[in-house]
Amino acid sequence: MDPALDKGALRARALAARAAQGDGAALSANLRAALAPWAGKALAGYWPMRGEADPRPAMAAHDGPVCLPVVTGRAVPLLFRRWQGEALVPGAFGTAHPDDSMPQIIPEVLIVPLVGFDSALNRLGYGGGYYDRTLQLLRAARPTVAIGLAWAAQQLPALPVEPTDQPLDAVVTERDFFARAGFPAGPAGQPG
Ligand SMILES: Nc1nc2c(c(=O)[nH]1)N(C=O)[C@@H](CNc1ccc(C(=O)N[C@@H](CCC(=O)O)C(=O)O)cc1)CN2
Ligand SMILES: Nc1ncnc2c1ncn2[C@@H]1O[C@H](COP(=O)(O)OP(=O)(O)OP(=O)(O)O)[C@@H](O)[C@H]1O
Repeated sequence: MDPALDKGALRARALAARAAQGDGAALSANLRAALAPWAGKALAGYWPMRGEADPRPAMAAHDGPVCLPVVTGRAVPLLFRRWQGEALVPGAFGTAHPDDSMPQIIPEVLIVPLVGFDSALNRLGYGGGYYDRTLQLLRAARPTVAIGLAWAAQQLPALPVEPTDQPLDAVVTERDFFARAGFPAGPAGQPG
């Protein structure tokens, strides 16, 4: 297969780049700016693992309910439970999530963890299809905003797009901001 189109090779390349990390303060500032238009809306964040860009400062600053994803099985959409700083319980694939007593929330804005991304707002994940299935379900019910978060070094050349891939509305890094036409806001001086 053409190496530029081999998702496995692209994943390995993006994961190696992720390990280099970046400027966390700049990343958080850019993410806060991208989230500003959605004050009051339910926000899904994620609990970072293994060098993933950390969305927690922007989650803490969000004016509105915040939730975290829960993996409930293979090939099923994620569900989301409210999180207000409580201790988490271990979940599938090394994730951590709120315990089952926390209420389910249907987020309207999601911070989506990325393995890789391209400037056309396509994303590459671990390959489980979790966010694709989840965004498809959420978007079938109402407009839902997906903001990818990654280090700038995780950017890849044009990714192969499959019919089940759900596009992002924006991608935030410590350096760059990419957004679809009409996306309402973003870091100053970096129009989408
Ligand atoms: N922080 C975080 N939380 C998340 C995700 C994520 O990417 N990051 N997810 C995004 O979907 C969902 C969980 N799905 C995941 C699926 C696979 C792997 C993973 O590490 N896969 C390994 C293969 C399995 C293994 O060997 O452990 C890998 O690809 O290296 C992690 C999370 C929901 N929560
Ligand atoms: N809505 C869907 N319905 C059925 N199958 C799906 C759906 N979305 C994705 N898939 C399947 O899931 C598998 C993994 O998809 P893909 O390689 O795009 O995952 P990914 O986006 O890298 O991972 P993730 O979404 O977990 O971060 C593919 O075989 C894809 O066909």
